[in-house]
Amino acid sequence: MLLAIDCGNTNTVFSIWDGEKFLCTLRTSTHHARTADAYFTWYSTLVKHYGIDVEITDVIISSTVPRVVFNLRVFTDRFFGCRPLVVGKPECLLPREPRVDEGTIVGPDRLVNTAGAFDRHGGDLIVVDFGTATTFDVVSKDGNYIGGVIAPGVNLSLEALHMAAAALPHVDISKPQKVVGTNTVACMQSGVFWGYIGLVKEICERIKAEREREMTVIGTGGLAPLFAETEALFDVLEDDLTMHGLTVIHNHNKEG
Ligand SMILES: Nc1ncnc2c1ncn2[C@@H]1O[C@H](COP(=O)(O)OP(=O)(O)OP(=O)(O)O)[C@@H](O)[C@H]1O
Ligand SMILES: CC(C)(CO)[C@@H](O)C(=O)NCCC(=O)O
Ligand SMILES: [K+]
Repeated sequence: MLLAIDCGNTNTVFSIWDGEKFLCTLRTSTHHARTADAYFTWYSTLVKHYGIDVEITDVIISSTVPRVVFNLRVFTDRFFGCRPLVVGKPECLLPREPRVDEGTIVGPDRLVNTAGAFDRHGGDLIVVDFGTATTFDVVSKDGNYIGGVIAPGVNLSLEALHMAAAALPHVDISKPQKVVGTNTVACMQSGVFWGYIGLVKEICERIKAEREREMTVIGTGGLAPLFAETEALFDVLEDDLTMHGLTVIHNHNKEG
């Protein structure tokens, strides 16, 4: 049984893959100081709660935070007796190599999204992932990651306003009824919500124009549905793209 771990700058997600489906998905905030024993306490409590009794034989990790990988390796070794595959390390093979400037270290989450999206949809894709940052991953006809766009994340943008301006409160994202806000919170939500609708549209249009072709736009990440409700920004919405990509890369390494 495979344990897939997606460690982002904000949240860490564990999912158990039985070869056909995910049995459960567990989420915790990312902390570089969390020890192997702390991971196990959290993990074993939740799998027990869900009534899952499986033997983990394989682990694959994608981490955008390099520091957490050490403790996740210890966790994997100590409690499952195996060595994890770590996306981005030389020993972890990718189905298609990224084509970027020499010396560029592409975020492993973007490599994983690319592999997952190409497996499901074929090539010429734009994957828009709403995490800590909002990333656009451009996938070639043949399935290579060929570059993209990194924009500040939705929650990060709201938080930045709050942090930098004394009179601006902490606000959660939601769809404003109107564009013209008549109170501070509504003004802030309008700026970020409608600003993001425009950002996604404009960037996707410009990518298609630059590449001189039609491309399939895939939306993923926690906030993708909120934007998709309002405007037809995406051709496809995926709620488990990163996890799917991890299973694709794991399979590729097993077969290879
Ligand atoms: N309607 C909503 N309003 C506010 N936040 C939401 C809403 N729906 C989902 N979310 C947030 O989306 C997040 C899940 O997003 P996702 O897992 O894609 O990225 P992340 O964990 O924030 O970032 P990263 O992967 O970079 O750590 C959760 O933290 C959740 O709080
Ligand atoms: C952009 C983030 C933070 C998105 O999670 C991550 O993919 C990352 O740290 N990337 C490294 C730089 C790059 O992908 O070009
Ligand atoms: K993510």
